[in-house]
Parts: sequence; structure tokens; C-alpha cells
Amino acid sequence: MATGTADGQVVTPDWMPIEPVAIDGVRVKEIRPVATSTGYLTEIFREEWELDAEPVGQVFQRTLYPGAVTGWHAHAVTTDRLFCCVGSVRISLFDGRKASPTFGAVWHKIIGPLRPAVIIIPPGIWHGVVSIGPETAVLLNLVDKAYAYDQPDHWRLPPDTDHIPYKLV
Ligand SMILES: Cc1cn([C@H]2C[C@H](O)[C@@H](COP(=O)(O)OP(=O)(O)O[C@H]3O[C@@H](C)C(=O)[C@@H](O)[C@H]3O)O2)c(=O)[nH]c1=O
Repeated sequence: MATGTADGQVVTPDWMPIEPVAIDGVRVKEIRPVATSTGYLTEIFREEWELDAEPVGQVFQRTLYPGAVTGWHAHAVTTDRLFCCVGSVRISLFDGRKASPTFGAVWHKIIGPLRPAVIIIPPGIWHGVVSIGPETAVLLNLVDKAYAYDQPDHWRLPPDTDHIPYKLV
């Protein structure tokens, strides 16, 4: 073709992404649901997966209406572990850690029941979530440290901030 850009390979023959996770310390566990005659069972987290060395201190759900955006978020000491139970969400990450070998990197992954995965987001990595499906998304966060009501470990930037080279909106 004289014009346009040719597609390169993006998935392996067993449908795994070619590109490695672009941000140091971020882990992704792709999970395969088990079909039964009455529905599906999808594991969400196992300590033995050794995705990180932290405990699970709390689990909460965050629902996002279709098209809703939450972010940018960052935590100083808390590890987030995100899993989408319902709907479809695009998780966007930005490595804001100046000492990181991937400082400045942006990376995205779409997850949900059709592509179950748990994404481990270490402290210092900015993250945002967009609900891209036609239904309200349900996102679980299995954090290693429980939310401190009196002094949340939570920093924010607007979804369209110029401090991050990707805009969530
Ligand atoms: C995290 C948390 C929040 N809250 C309250 C605080 C606030 O009034 C309301 C909404 O919480 P947030 O403002 O933190 O929600 P949100 O801004 O959507 O952030 C949450 O979304 C996901 C995607 C993340 O990455 C986390 O950082 C998590 O904090 O719920 C609790 O009562 N318990 C909790 O454990």
C-alpha cells in the first residue's frame, strides 16, 4: 500500500500481548475463567501467584457508569491491585517515579470479564480508569494497606493534566 501504516504483530498465536508491560514493577496476571454448566468461576487473586510481596489489607469495589473516568490517582506507600468484574475498563498508567528505569512511560490495558486480569500497581505509579463498555463497570481493588480515613494515602491530578503525557479525557 502506498499510504497508511502496516499493522505489526500485536498478539501471539495464543492471544497474549506481544508488548511486555511497559512500566517497571507493574505486574499483570491474565486469568482464564472456568466454565461450568451453571456459569463461570474466575479466580481473582492468590498469594501463591507471587505478584508482589505485600498482604491484602482491604478489598473494595468501585463502580463506574458507562463513560465515567476516575483518575489520576497515586499513592505513596499503597499497592493497588485492580480487577474488573463487570463491564469493560481501560486502565492507564504513568510512571512518575524519577528513579524508575521506565520513568515517564505510559501504558494501558483493557480488562473485564471477557479478558480477566489482575493488575498490580506499585506505589508512585499514576493510574486512571475509564469505563468503556455500555454497562456500569465494577472494579475491585485489593489494596495491601487499608484506607486510612483520617489521612488517606492518595494524591490526585486532573484527568487532563499537562503533567502526564496522556489525557484520560
Ligand atoms: C478507598 C476508600 C474510599 N472511601 C471513600 C472516600 C471517598 O469519599 C469515596 C470515594 O473514594 P475515592 O475518592 O478514593 O474513589 P476514587 O477517586 O475513585 O479512587 C478509588 O478508585 C480506584 C480506581 C483507585 O485507584 C483508588 O485510588 C481508589 O481510591 O469513598 C471509603 O469510604 N473507603 C475506602 O476504602
